[in-house]
Amino acid sequence: MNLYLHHPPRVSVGPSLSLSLSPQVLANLHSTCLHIYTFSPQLPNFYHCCCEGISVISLSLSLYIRAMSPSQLDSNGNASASLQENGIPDSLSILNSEKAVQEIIQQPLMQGIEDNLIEFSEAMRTVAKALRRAAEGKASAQAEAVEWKRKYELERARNLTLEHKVLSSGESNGDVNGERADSSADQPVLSSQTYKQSEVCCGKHGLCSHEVLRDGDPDSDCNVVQNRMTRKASFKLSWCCNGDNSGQQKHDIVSFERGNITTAERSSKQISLKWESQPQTVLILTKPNSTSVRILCAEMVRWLKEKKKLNIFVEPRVRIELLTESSYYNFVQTWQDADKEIVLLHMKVDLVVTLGGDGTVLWAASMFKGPVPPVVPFSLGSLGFMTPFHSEHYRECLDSILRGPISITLRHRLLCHVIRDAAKNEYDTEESVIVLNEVTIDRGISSFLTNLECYCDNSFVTCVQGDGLILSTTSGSTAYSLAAGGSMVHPQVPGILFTPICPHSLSFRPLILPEHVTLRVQVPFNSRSHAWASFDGKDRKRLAPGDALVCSMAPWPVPTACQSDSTSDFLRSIHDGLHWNLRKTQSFDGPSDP
Ligand SMILES: NC(=O)c1ccc[n+]([C@@H]2O[C@H](COP(=O)([O-])OP(=O)(O)OC[C@H]3O[C@@H](n4cnc5c(N)ncnc54)[C@H](O)[C@@H]3O)[C@@H](O)[C@H]2O)c1
Ligand SMILES: Nc1ncnc2c1ncn2[C@@H]1O[C@H](COP(=O)(O)OP(=O)(O)OP(=O)(O)O)[C@@H](O)[C@H]1O
Repeated sequence: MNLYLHHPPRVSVGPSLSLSLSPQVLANLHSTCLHIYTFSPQLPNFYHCCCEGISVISLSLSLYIRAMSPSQLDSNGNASASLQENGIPDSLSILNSEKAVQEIIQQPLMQGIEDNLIEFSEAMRTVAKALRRAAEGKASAQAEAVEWKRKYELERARNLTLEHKVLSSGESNGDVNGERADSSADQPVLSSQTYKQSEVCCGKHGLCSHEVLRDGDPDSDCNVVQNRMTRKASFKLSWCCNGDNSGQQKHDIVSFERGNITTAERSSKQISLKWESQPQTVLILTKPNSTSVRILCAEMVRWLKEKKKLNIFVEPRVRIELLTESSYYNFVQTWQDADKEIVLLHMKVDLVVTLGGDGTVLWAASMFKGPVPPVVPFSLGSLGFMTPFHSEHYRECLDSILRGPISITLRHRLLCHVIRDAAKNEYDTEESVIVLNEVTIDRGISSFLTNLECYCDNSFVTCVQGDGLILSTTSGSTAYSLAAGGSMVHPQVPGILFTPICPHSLSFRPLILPEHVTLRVQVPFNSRSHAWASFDGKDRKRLAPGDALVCSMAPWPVPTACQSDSTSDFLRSIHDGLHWNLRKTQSFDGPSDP
């Protein structure tokens, strides 16, 4: 690809120079987004051109420089520079450009050069530096990539050897871990063949997890046993459709056979989790300031350690509580640097147990900003829409869950971004927040009516005038959204509830939108007051006029274990928790149809 310098100028660069870029080249260069804003305001066109990115700058420079020495122009007064196929100059051309820049900078200035050219040569120096840094950056990135690849291949080879050792010792010795050995007796010991199968994995109607975490120095022989202990349990999720008696194999996608549209991709799937290797590590999260929870937690930790030989993680506060009770609990693990270590927790933990009410499940979910391990919620609160397990029977429950398979409810979450009006672009936002119940935008302490403009995938939905708006998941449909007049929705239904809070309009009924949409709630510039966003009832953020909240379905649901199955659990929770549609039955005697 060639670039040409033209006389007379098309895009002026300095007093006597021009350059034009073919639209194709410009289109290619547009994808390079390194912005440099250091150019002279006296060269507005060049400035503008340079904003397209470093590639344009480097090309422009080489062309500019060539133009300074007319001997380098061809007979038509054109100069050219080479680009790679994608329109981006390769390292060589970057270095050439840099060399050329250096040469031109070192040349004595010709008499009569205008001031802006001096300034331009200063800019050249800046660009030369930037070019050098770009070339160095590229070289070091390439070296790093090679190093990572080498490490990856080494680690993979090591893991395969290790697996082989473990499998062959497992085959010859069997598993010797007290009760865990008993429970694994139900499951066949993994042969190298099944191992290979599981590595290829993913059955027709399921998802597999093979995340492996290895701590310590993998070279050391004594770590073979340790590595075996810290292997993250792998499991498989599969689904079936309750009520489908035909047992007929359905198509995964919409089928148009004989003009009839059928689909098995219904949302009301019952998910089943089957462990493919034994869970090793449990995180126990507890409601604070509750004596009954503290007593149960201590008892459960002891049982899980002694009978199930599991590694236990708790929050730092809980570890202190346990150690105050007895130094026996020294084996319980926790984290010191919450910010760094909690992010990695999902890689260490096979199962999360919550002891509390719905708020503790929300707390557990909020700790995992990405993937969430399966959660077993024990009810120690007043309502418990998401806590189907009774704490009195925790041994039987955990026994059966550790054995599997488990029915689970995949509870979808919402990913929320606050976008400030002051932000330079859409991606320049604050850290996102992920919610299990809902995000609420309300008037806070302001006594003015909230005024919120709502868009769904860029289509205008409505303007909320009232106390506020709730964007809720289906799991959250039984919480604040319900209190504001929203419908109760089965948690497996993938959708986003759009529920106004005290709307000042008689016709504002709640909506349920499909799960794939992106919603944007904007505080208009002419709004009389600020609005406030809160996430699962916590972490309030002020939204000034011009600020917006953007929200869409997160890719990481919260898998909560079911007592029986997700539908029975849901119905039981609304019967027990809300006494839904409870009414005395009418007596038989009385008027009847003629
Ligand atoms: N008017 C209201 O109903 C109202 C007002 C504010 C907040 N809330 C809810 O409280 C939640 C925060 O809960 P918390 O426990 O941290 O605070 P909290 O301790 O104040 O409890 C609020 C109540 O909401 C219940 N709850 C929470 N999630 C639920 C769900 N998914 N389904 C049914 N009930 C649920 C809890 O069991 C509890 O009784 C918020 O996400 C919001 O949904 C409700
Ligand atoms: N591990 C935790 N650390 C800090 N706060 C927590 C933790 N677990 C729960 N909470 C908070 O404690 C509050 C009460 O928790 P929870 O809802 O579980 O108990 P509850 O109010 O007694 O039960 P219910 O909601 O059924 O009435 C919630 O606001 C929740 O966010």
